[in-house]
Amino acid sequence: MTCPMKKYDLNPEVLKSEIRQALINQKVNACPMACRVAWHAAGTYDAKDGTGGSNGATMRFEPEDSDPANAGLSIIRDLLHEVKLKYPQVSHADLWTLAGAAAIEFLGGPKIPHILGRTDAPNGTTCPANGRLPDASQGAQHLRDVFYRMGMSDREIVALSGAHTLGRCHLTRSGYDGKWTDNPLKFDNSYFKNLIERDWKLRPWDGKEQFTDVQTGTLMMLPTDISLKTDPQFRPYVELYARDEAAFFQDFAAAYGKLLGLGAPQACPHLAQQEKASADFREACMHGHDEEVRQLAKSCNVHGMEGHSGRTALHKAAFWGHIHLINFLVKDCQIDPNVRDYNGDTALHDAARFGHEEVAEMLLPVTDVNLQNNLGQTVLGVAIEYSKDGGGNMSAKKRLIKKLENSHNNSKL
Ligand code: HEM
Repeated sequence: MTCPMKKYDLNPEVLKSEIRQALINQKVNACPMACRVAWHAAGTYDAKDGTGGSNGATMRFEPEDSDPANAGLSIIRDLLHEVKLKYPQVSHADLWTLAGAAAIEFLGGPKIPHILGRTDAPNGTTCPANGRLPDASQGAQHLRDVFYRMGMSDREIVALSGAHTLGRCHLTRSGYDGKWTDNPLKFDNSYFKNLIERDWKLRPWDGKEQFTDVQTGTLMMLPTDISLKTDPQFRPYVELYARDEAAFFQDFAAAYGKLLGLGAPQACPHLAQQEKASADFREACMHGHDEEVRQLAKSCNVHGMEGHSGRTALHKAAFWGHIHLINFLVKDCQIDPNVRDYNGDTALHDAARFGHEEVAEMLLPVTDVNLQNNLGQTVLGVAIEYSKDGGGNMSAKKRLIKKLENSHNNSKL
């Protein structure tokens, strides 16, 4: 593939400095808005049919331009107008996404992977339907519906939400009001610290339902932000990012880079490569290929989930009973055993289903045994269901049921 930079004959650092001028000057610091326009351009993506996404810059057209979720975003598009005039060969789609990526860096955040190569749609015929972006008044299930549609995982949802460390809500745009952090022009992990460390109460006002911090009454959270704290699968990532800013930066850079490339694989060959490496890793785990797994783990995103199933490498190894990989995946790769696939199963659900006793024993101490899959089954429920007549590996399943019953009893103590 020809490198898009070569085609443009352009130094990205020069383009970035022009963008910097447009975003940060005597009149304005528009970096938070730049981050948001890039996210709204890309976040309409639907992984099932490939519609929406950052390619095309379709927000220039109706109906996307007047999607209420995009209220106010024409300002940033206008701010970038001069850069576009100077570099007509750079598409709007590339310019918006590069501005979003660069804005994070300008405000002290990590470098976001970004490659040029998106093209602009000639008209609005490829505009996605309005309503694909998240509705802040809802909760965890809604976030999963929206972000899973894009192919994002729970971990990525939480990492991406950390962008709310920047900027603020405007009454005139979203109807919400206030900022999430004391310094909305600094990219750091304060959003997560505030979410965890402060107490949040409903703001007493006539406006939309939103939360105010009890300690100072000066900061705000949206209902969707609060759901990250209250949802048992999201919360561990909030805690992780609140105590470990480096982990947040690393995960945010990967997730935001992935987001900006949605619907534009030609723009992001390195991201496509990363996805491929992650898929190869999961497949090696499925086949139990020890050496290959360890080799691939050095250079790929080990947390990556399969797009259509939400399954991690740990699910794959546990499903096939590859006992020799479990410790490595949980301890060395730090794959979260509580991640649930799109059926709601944890890796332990899979091990229990097939009576992989030793795998289940390893996963048991690190998995929340109360987690239920989409059928409402805990791991114990699955083990009992699959130990009924006709299933295989009966004696192992029976022993496993005993152990699971004990751990359920212990978890109630
Ligand atoms: C998780 C679901 C999300 C919801 C429900 C949500 C909702 C909102 C709302 C209501 C605003 C206020 C807009 C205004 O009044 O100007 C806002 C602002 C913002 N959002 Fe989100 N957002 C979400 C995710 C994201 C993501 C994934 C990013 C980027 C990675 C992001 C970046 C921002 C930024 C930077 C602002 C501040 C904009 C400014 O200061 O002008 N948000 N968001």
